[in-house]
Amino acid sequence: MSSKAKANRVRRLAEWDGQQLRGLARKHGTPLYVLDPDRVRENAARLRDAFPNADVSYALKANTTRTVLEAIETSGLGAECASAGEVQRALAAGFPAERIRYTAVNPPDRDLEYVISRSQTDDFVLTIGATDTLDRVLERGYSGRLCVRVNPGVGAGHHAKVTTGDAPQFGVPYDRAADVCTSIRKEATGVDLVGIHAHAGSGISGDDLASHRELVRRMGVLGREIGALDFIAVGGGFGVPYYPDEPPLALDSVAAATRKAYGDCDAQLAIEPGRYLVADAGVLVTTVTTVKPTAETTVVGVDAGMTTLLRPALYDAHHEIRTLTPDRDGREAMSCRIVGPICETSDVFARDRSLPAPVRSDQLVVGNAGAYGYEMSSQYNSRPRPAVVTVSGETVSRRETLSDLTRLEQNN
Ligand SMILES: Cc1ncc(COP(=O)(O)O)c(C=O)c1O
Ligand SMILES: N[C@@H](CCCC[NH3+])C(=O)O
Repeated sequence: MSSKAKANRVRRLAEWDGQQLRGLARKHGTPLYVLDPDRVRENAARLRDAFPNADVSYALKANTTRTVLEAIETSGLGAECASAGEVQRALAAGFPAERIRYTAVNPPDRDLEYVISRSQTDDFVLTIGATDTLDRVLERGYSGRLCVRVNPGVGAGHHAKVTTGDAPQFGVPYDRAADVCTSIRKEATGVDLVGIHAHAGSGISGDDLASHRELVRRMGVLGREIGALDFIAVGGGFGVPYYPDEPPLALDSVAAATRKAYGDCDAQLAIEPGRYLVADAGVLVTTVTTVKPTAETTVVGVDAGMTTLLRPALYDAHHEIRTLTPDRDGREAMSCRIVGPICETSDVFARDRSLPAPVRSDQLVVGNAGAYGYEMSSQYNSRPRPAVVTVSGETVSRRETLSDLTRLEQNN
């Protein structure tokens, strides 16, 4: 395989070892997230190769399990954190503070207080996206490295709900950003303005590349106008294929287009992908609990639901689903509606999906579940969160029990 083909390679669901997944499900029960830290490292290496001179940081929000964070830290990437909790996890996983950027989106006081108190000993970058946030940071005596999040006025993403670059809640408006930076340098003498930041949105595909390039171009122009910056962060958002025949992002061409749009600039280019690093490094295994023929469709109930993997219910996101049971090939294919156990009509993984005629206790595997899967799980309907294990069988996060549901209540 040429090095380019290798760079663009993605791991398809069919490449996961069904026997191994069945063994893990037998041992740990379902629903079960399975993670492959080696795959995270491969993805990290591919990104570093494609963007050799850039600062590549991982957006923790995609998956904050310790196993993933350690794989990424040892790959030499930085950490882009959206909350105090993510900063704390990044530090605990061994990321040096100099490689951590805290991107505050309308930050609660508690977050600022944590990050600012830690910044007395740790040299983070704190990113503000509003002049109000700047005031709050300065009132609390912050005197470290500062970055300004810019609203670039251009967005992209797999769904309107994850398109951020043109949503007013994110960043200082583009046409005001240079003035804000000038006044920081003049008036906020205690802080060191080191960078600017923007993010188009999440799940950028080949079709969105024009928007990505335009964002990068705008940030390059702005960075040259402001001058004397260490870095210009152009966000994350690199998509992965969710359909079996969907082509992967041509990472080398994206990197070349990014460089070209960035132009000549002394500041280091910074990117902060989340999904790209972890999506195909994780799957979700679930068990069929109900098979119910109806006039409309065959309803296939499974033991995972929108509380386990929210993306289909929230964004109508497509995830590939396969049957793990070995005798599946002799069964006739049929159209199924795959649903979870939650009392919400939106608790549907797939509406019209062909599976080999399912029977109770079949195991199904859901692909690309490493990004925004476990991370967005909840206890709604008092459903304990699932377990997470590695492909080699180590427990990453134990399955919650019924008593975990009331653990935080004061009078139980
Ligand atoms: C500021 C910021 N950076 C990075 C990311 C990572 O996005 P993705 O997981 O799509 O790469 C996000 C999420 O969309 C984000 O909001
Ligand atoms: N949660 C989204 C990605 C949003 C990232 C946050 N800005 C998804 O699952 O696609």
